[in-house]
Amino acid sequence: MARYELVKRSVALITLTNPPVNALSSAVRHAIAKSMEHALNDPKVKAVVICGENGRFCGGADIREFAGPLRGPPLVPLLDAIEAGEKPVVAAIEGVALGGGFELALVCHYRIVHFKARLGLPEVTLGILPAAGGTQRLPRLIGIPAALELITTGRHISAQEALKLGIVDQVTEQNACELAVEFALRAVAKPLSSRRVSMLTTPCPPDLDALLEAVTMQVKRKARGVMAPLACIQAVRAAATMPYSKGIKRESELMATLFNSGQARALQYCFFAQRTAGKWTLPSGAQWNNSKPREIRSAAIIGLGTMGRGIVVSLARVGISVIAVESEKKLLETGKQMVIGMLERDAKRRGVSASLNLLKFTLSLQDLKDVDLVIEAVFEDMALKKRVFQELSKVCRPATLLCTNTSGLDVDALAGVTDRPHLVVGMHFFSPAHVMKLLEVVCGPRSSSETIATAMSLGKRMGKVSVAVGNCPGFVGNRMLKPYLDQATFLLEEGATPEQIDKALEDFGFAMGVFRMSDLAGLDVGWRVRKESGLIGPDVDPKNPPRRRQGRRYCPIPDMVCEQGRFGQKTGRGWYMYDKPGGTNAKPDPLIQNLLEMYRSRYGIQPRNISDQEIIERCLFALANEGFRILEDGIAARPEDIDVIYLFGYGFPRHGGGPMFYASMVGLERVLERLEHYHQAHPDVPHLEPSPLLKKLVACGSPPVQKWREHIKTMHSHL
Ligand SMILES: C/C=C(\C)C(=O)SCCNC(=O)CCNC(=O)[C@H](O)C(C)(C)COP(=O)(O)OP(=O)(O)OC[C@H]1O[C@@H](n2cnc3c(N)ncnc32)[C@H](O)[C@@H]1OP(=O)(O)O
Repeated sequence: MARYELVKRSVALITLTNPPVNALSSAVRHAIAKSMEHALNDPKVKAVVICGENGRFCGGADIREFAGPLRGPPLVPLLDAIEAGEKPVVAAIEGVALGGGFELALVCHYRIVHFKARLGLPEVTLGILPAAGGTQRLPRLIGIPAALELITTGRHISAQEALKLGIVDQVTEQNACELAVEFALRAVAKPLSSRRVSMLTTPCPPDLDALLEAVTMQVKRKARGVMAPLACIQAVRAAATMPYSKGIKRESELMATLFNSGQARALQYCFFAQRTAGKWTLPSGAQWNNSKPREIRSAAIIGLGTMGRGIVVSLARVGISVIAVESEKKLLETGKQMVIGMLERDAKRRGVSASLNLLKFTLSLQDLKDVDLVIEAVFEDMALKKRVFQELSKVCRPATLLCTNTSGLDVDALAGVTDRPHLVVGMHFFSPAHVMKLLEVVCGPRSSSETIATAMSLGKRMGKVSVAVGNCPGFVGNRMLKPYLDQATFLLEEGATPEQIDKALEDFGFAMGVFRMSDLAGLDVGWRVRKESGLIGPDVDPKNPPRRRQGRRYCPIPDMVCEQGRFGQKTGRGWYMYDKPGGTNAKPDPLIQNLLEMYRSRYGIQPRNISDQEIIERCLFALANEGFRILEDGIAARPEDIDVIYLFGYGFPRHGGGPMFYASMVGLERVLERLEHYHQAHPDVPHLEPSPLLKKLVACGSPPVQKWREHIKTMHSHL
């Protein structure tokens, strides 16, 4: 767990050896303590260097150990002892120094950093604070404003920024460890007192209270209801107002308020869920670590609408040559100008040059004959998509992968019209595709493991969080959205307003309430889908009661809003009104209020007061209930996959963990009881009927999310 060597006859070199990130597990802490004791007691040793194996200094505390009781030496006294020692200690930082790893570096008397290394205190993203002295030492070293920013955001910084901030002593392009040994030899005999960060006086701005207040407001605005950043601010205040010995106690008290909180558990769950999601697996046994992806050097995008443009940008900025295809000259020219503008702005922001030379724009599918992969992003119309896939089958070389960006249509039906169904896969991006991190990789029953591996790996290369899902209408994300949206509109019928429902969801932590989100996405998309699926229009059976379709409750209010030409932000009117078409400042619209009142009186609905609790329960339990059905159907392999989709694609708050984790936090028994209650009140809403898997899990004693898989016995799987 740590290797001890004597180098240059007088330097003790302690190398952390806990792959993959040299996390400070109990065994590593124990090994550091023993090595330091040895080094400090050995008269031959004049200085110490601490580094990490495999070019990674340290990724911080071992997060997996948080769930159990503390074992091994606690970190704070261990780090205090290193700092207090009478021999100079140099940290040789390569790769990462994060969390406890950064705090370890802060107790070393000198820090040498490789130019590619990243440093930071990301504890806040795990719902906790840097409680190994980080909140007390960093402000003493770099001042309150800079420390506050780093600690409350958890942002990673580059070696160059660390040097500029005064965190590190030297940045090098050489081997940091070798340089640190030389540095350590020169440090012998130099006084150490000024190098002990805990003994420094915190440089304190005169307007400390105003600064802390401003940061508090900022944090509350950005992360509504999140506890950890507020606790971080209080800990930093202690660094400004107390001696280290008292500040460290305050840090520990604040940590105690966070450590076992639901938010910390949810955020730590999210950390691992995100990594689990990349490890896709198929019932055939093919999986992430036994399927080789193809290398993709060139790609083509068909359709330069909003989605197509975002996908072109995402591909080009990771160095893939892209041919963009449109059907008309004018659309091609508009798309081209927009893509170029987006790439130029993106490159400027990242301080690199725009990769415009990788782009080609064409009206002819014939130009695609040599590309490695095509992503179709045309209108959401099955007949049109089928025509495109038939054509691609003819023009592309036999090995070209054919992908569709459909948000819910049958991927296998598209595969069926090609000459290579095994090379067809869904790549469902989220809008705007160059910004949103989520990618659903939709595995058709005939998609080969190599095809899936390639789509997953391409997603990763594009910086996406990719999740493999099965093929069914709406896949995972949009299939679950339906019951969630339905509940929101039923609540409108019953007496709520769009702004009340949105506020309840935003107070819960959603980035945007359901109606603001719908306005942003465009209301016409869902309207068209409802028309195509026969829910509205001439195909509706006239014998249907007005608020029922296909034997179940149906709310026509969204259709009525669309009939008025209110398609959301783009038209300046939707569930809200905006200053102008394309405006983003949503204001409640009295016309919507009138529409709701008229609607209720037309159907004799007596509006009632609806509590925020009912809004949250009906929307979120219906969402999770569909998630349980998706697991039963084998459309998602694990609850973690569903949660990652909702965290990255639908603005579910990370501190809630995602809909499935949230259900487990509330308690499956409680979720079941509430769903039964609401289903009894609304028997014509099948989505409120508790799913068999939920019932089964409750009957099995409500196991933790990570164990649900053991209870899912699918007869067949779509994955
Ligand atoms: C009090 C609290 C204190 C003192 C703390 O230190 S809290 C921990 C603070 N540290 C962090 O938050 C860092 C978390 N890790 C990362 O950000 C990244 O893993 C990384 C930047 C260190 C490396 O990124 P990357 O190269 O992309 O690799 P992965 O993220 O995929 O990670 C590889 C595997 O390592 C596991 N891992 C990573 N960090 C930790 C950790 N601190 N404790 C336990 N396990 C960790 C990660 O889950 C991956 O595991 P597998 O999926 O391969 O099983």
